[in-house]
Amino acid sequence: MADLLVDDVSLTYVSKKEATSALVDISFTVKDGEFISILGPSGSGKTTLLSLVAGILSPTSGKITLNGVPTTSKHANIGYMLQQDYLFPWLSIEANISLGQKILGADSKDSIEQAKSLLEQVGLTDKLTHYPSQLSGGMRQRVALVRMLATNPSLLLLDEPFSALDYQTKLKLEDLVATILKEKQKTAILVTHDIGEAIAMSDRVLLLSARPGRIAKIFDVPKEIREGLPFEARQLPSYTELFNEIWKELESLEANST
Ligand SMILES: Nc1ncnc2c1ncn2[C@@H]1O[C@H](COP(=O)(O)OP(=O)(O)OP(=O)(O)O)[C@@H](O)[C@H]1O
Repeated sequence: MADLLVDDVSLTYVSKKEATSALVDISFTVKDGEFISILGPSGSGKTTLLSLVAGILSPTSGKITLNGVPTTSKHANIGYMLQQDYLFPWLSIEANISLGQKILGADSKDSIEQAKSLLEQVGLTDKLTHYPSQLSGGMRQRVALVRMLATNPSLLLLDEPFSALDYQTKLKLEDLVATILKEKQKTAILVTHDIGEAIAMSDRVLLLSARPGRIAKIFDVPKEIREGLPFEARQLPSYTELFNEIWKELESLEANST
């Protein structure tokens, strides 16, 4: 179960020299099983927002709760996947995954079985004894996905997890992630610069304005896109329509900020 509430949140970074207002008056909810994406011009506060939801940062004002518990609490069960995989190079793939489980106390017999079945699903069972340097970028991100899911988090935060991959690998991994998350009915937030990826993977797309980031608009993704896999979604007329709508909106946000 995962119901996320972001209520009137603002964040100002304060250093000895200056104060930088990064986000202002952000409010939205993510319902259990929903997938939302966050788009916005560079510097609009996308990563800051994800760090706030992860509980790594505390809001300057406002509150963020997951199932009624502040996300800064150690009881909030949140998984993070980043552009870089941050696998430990000196540990085998199997050890990388089980270490994450051990740290979070998710190393019961059931959880270990679940991790094995996930590795099978992402086609990596023959790589268990390999080291990260022996794997391609796409394979490493698949390991990072398994490592995140193996701790059974209720909310998944994805910060540009596909952006360092070549285009074909990225499209394949988008389909794989979408399939697994749908099957497991996971709740997720994706930060991306890719409008197409945001549309193809999400139920809703949240657009931030230029810094300080405010919610400029929230787009509902049409049903026919949500029902299929991301690759197929990119062929639909409603995908192209929404892509153009978001593109224009982003252009006007960027133009207003310069
Ligand atoms: N630790 C920090 N201290 C001061 N300012 C910061 C800090 N981290 C981020 N900022 C500023 O806050 C604003 C939002 O940054 P953030 O990285 O969240 O934006 P973003 O939308 O993720 O950017 P990008 O699309 O370029 O990755 C930017 O102006 C950035 O320079």
